[in-house]
Amino acid sequence: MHKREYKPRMIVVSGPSGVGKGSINSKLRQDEHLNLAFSVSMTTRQPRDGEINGVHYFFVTREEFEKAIAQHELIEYAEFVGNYYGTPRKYVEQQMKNGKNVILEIEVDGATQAIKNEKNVLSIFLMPPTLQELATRLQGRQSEAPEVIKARLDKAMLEVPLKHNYQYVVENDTVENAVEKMTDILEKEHAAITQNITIYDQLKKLVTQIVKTNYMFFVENWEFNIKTLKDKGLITTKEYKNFDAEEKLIHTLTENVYHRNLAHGDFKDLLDEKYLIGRVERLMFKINFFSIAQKYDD
Ligand SMILES: Nc1nc2c(ncn2[C@@H]2O[C@H](COP(=O)(O)OP(=O)(O)O)[C@@H](O)[C@H]2O)c(=O)[nH]1
Ligand SMILES: Nc1ncnc2c1ncn2[C@@H]1O[C@H](COP(=O)(O)OP(=O)(O)O)[C@@H](O)[C@H]1O
Repeated sequence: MHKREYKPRMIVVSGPSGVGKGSINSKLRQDEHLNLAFSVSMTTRQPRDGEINGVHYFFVTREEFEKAIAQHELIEYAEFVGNYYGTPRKYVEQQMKNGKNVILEIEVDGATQAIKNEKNVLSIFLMPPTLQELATRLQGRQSEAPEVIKARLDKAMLEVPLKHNYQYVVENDTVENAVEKMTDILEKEHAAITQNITIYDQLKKLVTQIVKTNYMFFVENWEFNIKTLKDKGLITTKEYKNFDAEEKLIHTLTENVYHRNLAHGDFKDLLDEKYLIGRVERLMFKINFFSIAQKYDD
């Protein structure tokens, strides 16, 4: 497995107010494997309930914001529905120097500046499944006055057509799906993802692929046999209460391959797909798939 070189990326994430940027970012934050830092923006908007100064935003006055502009302290900034928003440069550069990927959750005007002026930018635009859903979410959040919601939805009509300025467009149908798609993008783009996923996790991923590609017939057959034996009361042990043949097979194969190689210490070919398929092929003969006849004979 050749080692891909990873470099820290400035990741610009935009999307209309209410699409789910904050929800997705808090999920992304939990995956330390993605090696993410989150830029804390400066804004003149008032804090919402639960928003903490220095955590969600640096909440400043217009004068303070204009001073930051004059002193070139911001990577980008823009006016959004009556308030200033901007990205302080220092923190972002510090984090990237520390090898982190930094997420900038910013609106499209600022994003355009960042994409144009900064190097190594990865840009993602989040889309709602429908405009109706966007309105529902924005209203559902109950964070803005009705007239602000209207202004933000108007702004969304201007922003959505600009999604093509971004390298990737991700639909936020569910937060889980969106996070999965964004994680794939970060991996594909060689973002500085820490290799702290263990050999075991990487092995399990490969074994899962092999099982799903080559052995689902056996999984279904095994599942069917277990169910038949349970229905006939031939196996009652609690071990088969919620038996999942696919999971069991993946776990058994991963464990076997891992511990056998651990014994021999030859990890190098453990993640070599050809080698692994051969190992799994031989192991499959040893796994007891419970033929029904065999259980009747017991
Ligand atoms: N240009 C720019 N936009 C920002 C920055 N921080 C937040 N924004 C954007 O400003 C818009 C309004 O943000 P906010 O008031 O938190 O509303 P929300 O989008 O509904 O969460 C959103 O599109 C944010 O992505 C920033 O530092 N620069
Ligand atoms: N995939 C989703 N499905 C349904 N509701 C969502 C989804 N993602 C976010 N929401 C909800 O929509 C509202 C806006 O989400 P939020 O993360 O604040 O958006 P943004 O940060 O883009 O303004 C919140 O109430 C959030 O719980």
